[in-house]
Amino acid sequence: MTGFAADAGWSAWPAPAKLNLFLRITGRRDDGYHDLQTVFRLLEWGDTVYLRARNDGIIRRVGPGADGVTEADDLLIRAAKYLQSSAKCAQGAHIGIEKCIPMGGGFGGGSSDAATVLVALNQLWQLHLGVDRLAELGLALGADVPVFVRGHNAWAEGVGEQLTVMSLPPAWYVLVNPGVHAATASLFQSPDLTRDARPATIAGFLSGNVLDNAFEPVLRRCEPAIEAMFAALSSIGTPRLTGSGSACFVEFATREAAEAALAALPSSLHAWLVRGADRSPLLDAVGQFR
Ligand SMILES: C[C@@](CO)(OP(=O)(O)O)[C@H](O)COP(=O)(O)OP(=O)(O)OC[C@H]1O[C@@H](n2ccc(N)nc2=O)[C@H](O)[C@@H]1O
Ligand SMILES: Nc1ncnc2c1ncn2[C@@H]1O[C@H](COP(=O)(O)OP(=O)(O)O)[C@@H](O)[C@H]1O
Repeated sequence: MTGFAADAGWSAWPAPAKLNLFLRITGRRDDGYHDLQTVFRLLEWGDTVYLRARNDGIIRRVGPGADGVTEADDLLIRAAKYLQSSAKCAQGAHIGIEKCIPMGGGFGGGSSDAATVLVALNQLWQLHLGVDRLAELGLALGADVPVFVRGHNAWAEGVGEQLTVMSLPPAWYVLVNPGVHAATASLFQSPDLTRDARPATIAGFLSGNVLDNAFEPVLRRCEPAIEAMFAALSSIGTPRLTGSGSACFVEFATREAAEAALAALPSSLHAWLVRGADRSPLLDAVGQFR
């Protein structure tokens, strides 16, 4: 448990990554955000958040955080402080992180870390807030936080907070991160972004005809490393971008097919394999803790 031992009072909580199986932007809102449609697929891979409650109200990060993220900016700390003030809670926490999800890849790591802190501290501090309230608090921290709070694969609309639970078939994903940090806020401002896409339907998505991502053409045009990644991955299937990039993935119905495809890729691509989750491992962690 990497320095956060259970006998020293630490508990470990999963913060899974996500993929966006497609992403369309259907409009721009008065508050500067965009209406979008997407399907969130949670993954059996992610960060681990370590928590130890303290009774003096102090909230502090312990150990190294995500690369280059100051304690004040860290979504782990911001989520804990926001929960504490919203619930008028007198307790505090030490917070550690084992970071596996690369930042700026479109895997939602920071959002998932924040969601895990909200859900786990609600339990540790015995606040008894319902999931709707936790998702509402999460939305104030980031558009992607509510889906991680709720913990189910979902069709999403609005800014990503209007969620319809979806049961997705088992799937394995070959992931590739080209190491280009995609800045979500500036990509949403790109003049080349299609913001008036024809809305998709759940039935259309389930028929397999909706695979597009609004950020893909923008990133492929301006980032040669992303264009090269798409070209290399097209030899094993249909590559898709996740979120606002810069990582992409190819989906397979079986582990065997995914392993064969992974083996066929050049090792210079730094590709790896993960399994799609049926639901967030965070839901199981909360259940075990009760
Ligand atoms: C694009 C998506 C798709 O899942 O994921 P990522 O690529 O970040 O993983 C999300 O919509 C990102 O969600 P999240 O990363 O939580 O975004 P936020 O912190 O709320 O917003 C960052 C900035 O992106 C813009 N933004 C975000 C969401 C949205 N629906 N419309 C926007 O215009 C806003 O300019 C905002 O200031
Ligand atoms: N705990 C955290 N983990 C990752 N990123 C964080 C964290 N706290 C704040 N951030 C900030 O959030 C940004 C977006 O990170 P992340 O959610 O991992 O990526 P993405 O938007 O690609 O899904 C990072 O570039 C970083 O500046």
